[in-house]
Amino acid sequence: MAMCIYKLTYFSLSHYPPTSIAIVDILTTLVTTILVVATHHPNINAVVELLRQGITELGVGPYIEDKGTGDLRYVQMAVTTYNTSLPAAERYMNGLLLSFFNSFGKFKLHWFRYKLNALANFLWKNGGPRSRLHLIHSVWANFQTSTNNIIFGNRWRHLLGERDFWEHVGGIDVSLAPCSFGQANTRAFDTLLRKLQKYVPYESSVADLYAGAGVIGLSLAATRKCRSVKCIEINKESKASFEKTIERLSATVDSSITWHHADASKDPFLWLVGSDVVVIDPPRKGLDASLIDALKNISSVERKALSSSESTNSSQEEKRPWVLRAKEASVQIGNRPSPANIPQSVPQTLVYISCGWESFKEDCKSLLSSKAWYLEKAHGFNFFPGTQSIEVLAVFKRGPQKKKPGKKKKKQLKGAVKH
Ligand SMILES: C[S@@+](CC[C@H](N)C(=O)[O-])C[C@H]1O[C@@H](n2cnc3c(N)ncnc32)[C@H](O)[C@@H]1O
Repeated sequence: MAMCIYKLTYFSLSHYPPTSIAIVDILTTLVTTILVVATHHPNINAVVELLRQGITELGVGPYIEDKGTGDLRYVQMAVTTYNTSLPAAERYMNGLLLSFFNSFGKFKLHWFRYKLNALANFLWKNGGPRSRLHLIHSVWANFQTSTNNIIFGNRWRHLLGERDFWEHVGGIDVSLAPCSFGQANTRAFDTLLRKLQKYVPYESSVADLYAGAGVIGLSLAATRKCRSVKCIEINKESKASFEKTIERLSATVDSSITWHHADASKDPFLWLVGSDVVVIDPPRKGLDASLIDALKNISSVERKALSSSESTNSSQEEKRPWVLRAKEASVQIGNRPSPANIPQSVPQTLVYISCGWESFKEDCKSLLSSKAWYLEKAHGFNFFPGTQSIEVLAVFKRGPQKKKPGKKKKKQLKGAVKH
């Protein structure tokens, strides 16, 4: 089926010899593998084919991990189906690609000037807006000069095409930058968001932890009329996408919305207080231990919140660091009071979105063992068809699980029969 992984396709060139013939072989192998995976968006396969031709013609050398030689390490592509000039039914098949190259080793100017530009121009000429097949939206380069196993470095360069890349998901227009996290399967993600929205009461205050560019929080602000939304994310590059997305939010969205460049594991109490609903969407490794502890000890968080709100009422000058930080990074929409000025609540609903089944099971066990939360509902989503991976949306509620009224009735009924 075509509905599947149509975004973020990586292929590593790292284990192959650095000759262009070998690259053809590598790519032939890789392309064959990629093409037979019918789950990819067809335009990814078409651009992979173009890339194979370009790499061969220009003699671009692959990075050899063991030797530390070569140039090109990864190529990543993402498809947007955002094109409102087309009828909705045609948008998917007409998706355009954002492709980016990842070069490795010391930053080599000659390589950048010649081969990287030549490769980008080759793609643009054959797949850009003036080509017979318009496949490519933009081309970017990333420079990873460290020898660790982190795929992307901090340096990005926009080479060709439009800078802004938009998708429509969860009821809002979302700006996606190559340097910020983006979900791999936007269609499946949209389904998950629609489900998630139903668990968030209208007018809630929401904390979106591990927020990336804040897509989840902003989607909730728009669809659930949230009083406030705080997005907490460790990657500062995501802020630019968040701000662009905010600009396109409907004027009817009347929430206090903030994005914070912060580590959710450092003093998580700061982010839990003042929220009715917490959404957590951690990387594959799952939740940080300090956040799990804070969630397990949510009652003490509640006591702390009460005492700090009492002490704040009596003092004139605001000193609490989380309030000061919230003010600093705040993007206010509408006339709602900021989170600092509303009564301090602690979350009653915890929504856990997981892409790592094993870590989710551990975290879930840990949360339930504390009796601070019970699992109300869980849904599975197939974000990566053909793989073992499953995306989970789990909804936890505060306190020990209440007995279902139906069961009680049965007991009474049994008793009544006995006597
Ligand atoms: C699975 S992604 C989810 C992103 C976002 N919720 C979305 O759907 O677009 C996990 C995000 O957590 C961020 N992250 C990882 N560790 C973090 C931490 N300790 N504190 C805050 N954010 C973190 C990553 O940079 C990444 O953007």
